[in-house]
Amino acid sequence: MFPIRRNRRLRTNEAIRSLVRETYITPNDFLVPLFVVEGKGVKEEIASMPNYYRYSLELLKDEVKTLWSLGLKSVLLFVKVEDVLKDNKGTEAWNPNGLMQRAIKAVKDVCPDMLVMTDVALDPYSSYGHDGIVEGGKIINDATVEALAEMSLSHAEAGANFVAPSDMMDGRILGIREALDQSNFIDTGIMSYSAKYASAFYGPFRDALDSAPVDMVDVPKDKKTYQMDFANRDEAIKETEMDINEGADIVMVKPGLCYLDIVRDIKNTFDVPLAVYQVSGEYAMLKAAAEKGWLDHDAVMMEQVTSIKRAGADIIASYFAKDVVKLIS
Ligand SMILES: NCc1[nH]cc(CCC(=O)O)c1CC(=O)O
Ligand SMILES: [Mg+2]
Repeated sequence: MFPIRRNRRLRTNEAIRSLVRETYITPNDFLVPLFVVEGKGVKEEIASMPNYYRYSLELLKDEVKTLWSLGLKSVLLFVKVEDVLKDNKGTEAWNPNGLMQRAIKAVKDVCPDMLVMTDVALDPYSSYGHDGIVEGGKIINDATVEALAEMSLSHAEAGANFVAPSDMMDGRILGIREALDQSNFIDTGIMSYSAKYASAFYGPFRDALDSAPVDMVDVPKDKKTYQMDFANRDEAIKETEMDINEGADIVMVKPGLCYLDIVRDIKNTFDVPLAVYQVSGEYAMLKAAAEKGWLDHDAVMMEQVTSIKRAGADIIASYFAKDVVKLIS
């Protein structure tokens, strides 16, 4: 007996495959992370992130123009802060003339329609490399939330469209929403890193910003008291639900590839746009394997970003955004 149903008919050639394909990648899917550094004419490659750079403000403007011309319309800004400006409370984070505040204006200056999202967390500003204030060997939640609200307000004042708290303190979405609303920034959105895991895939990012926790007595060695345990799945639902109730406009799962079960859970449970962050270690892994000739860079890259979207991502924050868009255009 031969089979009546032959699924292979739908895979006969590229025309029929593209006709029945369920998931397409377009430039609209992407949020582009950008690293900003002080200085003039600086474009420095990040050692553990080949072909990814830190830009000083003038060159950041050029990069933003390039992104816009490729159809990439949203950026997520991170700044590398000079050591002398770091302290335990991260006070530089709400300096109205700080690097982030100038970077927001620089992007808007050259490309007013570019959607600007900003990272909100203390780690790039913290002398201890933590996302919160350190006291007696602990990360202090509520005082940190106040600092994050101040920081968010400062980003909104500089012209950010969305703030993106990546710190995982409890209650910070509510604290930030109230601070924004009280100052009449009712249209400034919040993209919450709602299910962010304590992951070893963030290493290259911490190189990029020189933001890793420092090795000192009375300073926690890792971020496990605020970022989630990677063994947990149900907890992601709880975290996400709370952030939505506190006012998050967009929620996020981070990292990407190892967490696609979480992505699908969240997608099936909530009706809020879902972002997924394909993080620095995921980028570095593929770059390294491709450099060795062990993996086909472009093929694996497309498989990865398509998998993230197939799993349920509405938005993909990815260092591959530009490479992908060049490849598919
Ligand atoms: N608040 C810090 C922050 N915001 C985004 C990332 C990681 C992004 C990446 O690895 O690409 C991190 C690192 C961390 O939590 O230590
Ligand atoms: Mg939370």
